[in-house]
Amino acid sequence: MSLICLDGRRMGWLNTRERFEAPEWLRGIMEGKGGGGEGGSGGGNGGEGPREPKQSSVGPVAAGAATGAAFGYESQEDDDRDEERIARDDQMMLLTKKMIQIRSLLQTIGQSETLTLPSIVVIGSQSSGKSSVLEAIVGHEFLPKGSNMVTRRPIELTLVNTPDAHAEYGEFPALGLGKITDFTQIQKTLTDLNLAVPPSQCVSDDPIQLRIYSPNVPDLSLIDLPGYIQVVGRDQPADMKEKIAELCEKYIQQPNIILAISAADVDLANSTALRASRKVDPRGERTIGVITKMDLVDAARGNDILTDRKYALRLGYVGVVSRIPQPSTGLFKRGNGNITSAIVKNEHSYFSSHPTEFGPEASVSVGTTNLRKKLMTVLETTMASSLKSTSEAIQSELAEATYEFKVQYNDRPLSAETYLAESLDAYKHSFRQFSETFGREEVRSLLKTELDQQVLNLLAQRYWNKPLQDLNTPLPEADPLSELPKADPEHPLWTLKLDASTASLTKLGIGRLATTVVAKALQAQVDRLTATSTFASHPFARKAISEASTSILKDLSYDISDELEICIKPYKYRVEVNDAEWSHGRENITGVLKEELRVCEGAVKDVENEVGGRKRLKDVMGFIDRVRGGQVVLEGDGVGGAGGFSASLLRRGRDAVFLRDRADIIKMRLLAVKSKQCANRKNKYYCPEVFLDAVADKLTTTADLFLDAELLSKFYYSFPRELDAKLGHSLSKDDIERFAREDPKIKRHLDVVKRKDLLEHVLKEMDALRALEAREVRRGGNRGASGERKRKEGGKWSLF
Ligand SMILES: Nc1nc2c(ncn2[C@@H]2O[C@H](COP(=O)(O)OP(=O)(O)OP(=O)(O)O)[C@@H](O)[C@H]2O)c(=O)[nH]1
Repeated sequence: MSLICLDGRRMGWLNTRERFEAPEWLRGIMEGKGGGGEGGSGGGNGGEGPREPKQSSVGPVAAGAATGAAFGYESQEDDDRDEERIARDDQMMLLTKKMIQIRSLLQTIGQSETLTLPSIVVIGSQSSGKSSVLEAIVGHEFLPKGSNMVTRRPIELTLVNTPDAHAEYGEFPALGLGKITDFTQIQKTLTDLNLAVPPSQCVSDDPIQLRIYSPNVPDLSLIDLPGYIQVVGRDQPADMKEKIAELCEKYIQQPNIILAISAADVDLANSTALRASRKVDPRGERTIGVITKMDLVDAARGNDILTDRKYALRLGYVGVVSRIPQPSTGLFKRGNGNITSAIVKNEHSYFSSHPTEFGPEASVSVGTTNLRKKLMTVLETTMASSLKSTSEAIQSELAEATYEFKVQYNDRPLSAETYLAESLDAYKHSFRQFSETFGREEVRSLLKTELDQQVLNLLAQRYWNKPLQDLNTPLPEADPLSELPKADPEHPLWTLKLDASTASLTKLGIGRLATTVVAKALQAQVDRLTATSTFASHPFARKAISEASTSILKDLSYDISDELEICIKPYKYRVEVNDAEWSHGRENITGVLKEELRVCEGAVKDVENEVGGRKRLKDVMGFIDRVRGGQVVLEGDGVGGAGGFSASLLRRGRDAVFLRDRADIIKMRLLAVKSKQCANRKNKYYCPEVFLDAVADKLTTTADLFLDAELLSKFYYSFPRELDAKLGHSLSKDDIERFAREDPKIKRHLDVVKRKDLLEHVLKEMDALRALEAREVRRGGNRGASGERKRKEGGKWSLF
């Protein structure tokens, strides 16, 4: 049956739905895609198809064709319905479906006592057959089994009829496990979730939400609760009985419907479920009595129970035989297959063999199929009558959320997607700004500073070397420094010295060194940008950005360092320096030496402060000088202290002497570099500082050109694209949501927006439903037949 109304127009709810464009995430929930997996078609298509659960392939129809209709486990009875009746039934089923969807939506908003639509709550003693009844309704074994009190948490079960789908599957919306088609897996997950409640706590009121999508289930919302126990085991907490009773009592309050399960072989007077329901529903208006194990008592007794007047229930009793038959005949296999038809067939064979007690004349309701139908009808009407109060509760919640949105967030809309997109744009923008300020010049300056240090090291090793390892008098060898100003270019010592120093510089591994220096600078800049961006409070994004830059730089560096090494290869054999280069080198090294001098003098000052003042340092340095000059002879090696100075003071004194000597050398070399002699490149042996600087400059020029073209350009091109890939299209909706919620401020903002949207949406849905319901009631009022049916079914229900 389609949704086309009798007068040919589309039904109101669909109209409303088409007019209101819900956000995508919301549509996901409405379409039954709640917990990360995709929902079945029946969850959201508005029921544009037959709404009754399909019969399983091995149905009871053939077996029960003759007498089945009388017992209600035969589903073909509706074939007799006239068109108008079918249309109206479909409409009511659609209402229930939508109400159940709204119920699920309200669940996502959060547990609130007023903010919910009624559900069917299943209570019963342990072993009364609760699980068997629920599984018969669902058509699958999926509930936890075992003797160790395996139901410890409420299970909020939403059944979604998916008429056009074939697949049957479950989803745990809160766990995001996606669709689970294997019902033994659902059973295992439920068992694990229940057993996670420690035995000492025995029960928890934190519900497990489970949705089951199938063409064979009716649209229902059921809550399974731990079974009442009579006696507390020795290893169980003493207050367990009370705790279970309290939990059940909490759930069986208005407006929920109570499904009180009692076994036929236990006297109804002793039924804990009926006793508990009486407490909260003394007039028996919202309790359905289910009598299980009808096959365990004789038929006459069974009939007596079902017509019981002592515990009269307006919604009546239904007798069932919901035990799953043993798979001896090969008719069906236990496990993952659908068990409905086997159960119904088994029931049929039992009830039909006692026509006097359970036949049409007996006026009793029996069979799982009848139970299902009763549940649907009752839920439908109960939900419909709750629409008004729930919609008022939603209105007041919405008013609160709207106020918070206005006051706290100035009505600024936000979604995880826009937040990510804006953050990414801002980040890429600041990266582009950086790339415009970091080019060849900056690379050059970085490299030159690095090579200046290498030159200073080389000079210290090969020309200025005056080691100060111990306190011994230095050997009377010629001081190379004092010889340097008169270095003879013909003497192999000086040629070798300069050639070796130049070779050390050119064979330093410039390719790798320069690439590493620039890559590190780029990485540091990326890290700085991240630290000052909105991504700073998002560990996931920080990691993704850092990984993006590291991997690009690593990939690029590998080849670039080799290629650069090849570029500078000619300098490894011969370096020619022209006049301009020489004078530029002279100028540059002067600056480098001055800076080095400043650093040396600063370091001496630091030592001075460390040892407790200038005078103290001067004393110890004077002592070291006298020892080195041979004026004072040490006993021993001075390791444990000497001359009244502690070992550590002597150590710091030696550092200061070294720094002072180095500063002296630098001053001396500064004078040399400035001298006329060093103005001419022919005197390169006298002025290795200038020559090595010029070599370093040549290497830098080659490297900066190459790195600018190869490393910078390629990095500037690839990095933003890699960011798009890592933080853009490759992320799923869930990833984006998780990302945005890493920042507590954004999470709060998103929560308010989402809550508000959801409440607005639910309210619209509710209004549409209420309008539809009102129209149905008006129609119903005009139809004597349906009015009659309404009265028969309890009078109180407004929809029939
Ligand atoms: N003969 C018969 N046995 C049934 C029927 N329904 C359930 N049983 C059996 O009764 C036992 C208990 O059934 P369950 O469905 O597990 O009962 P429960 O109330 O869920 O039990 P707990 O999970 O322990 O609370 C099982 O061995 C079922 O096979 C029935 O209609 N007839």
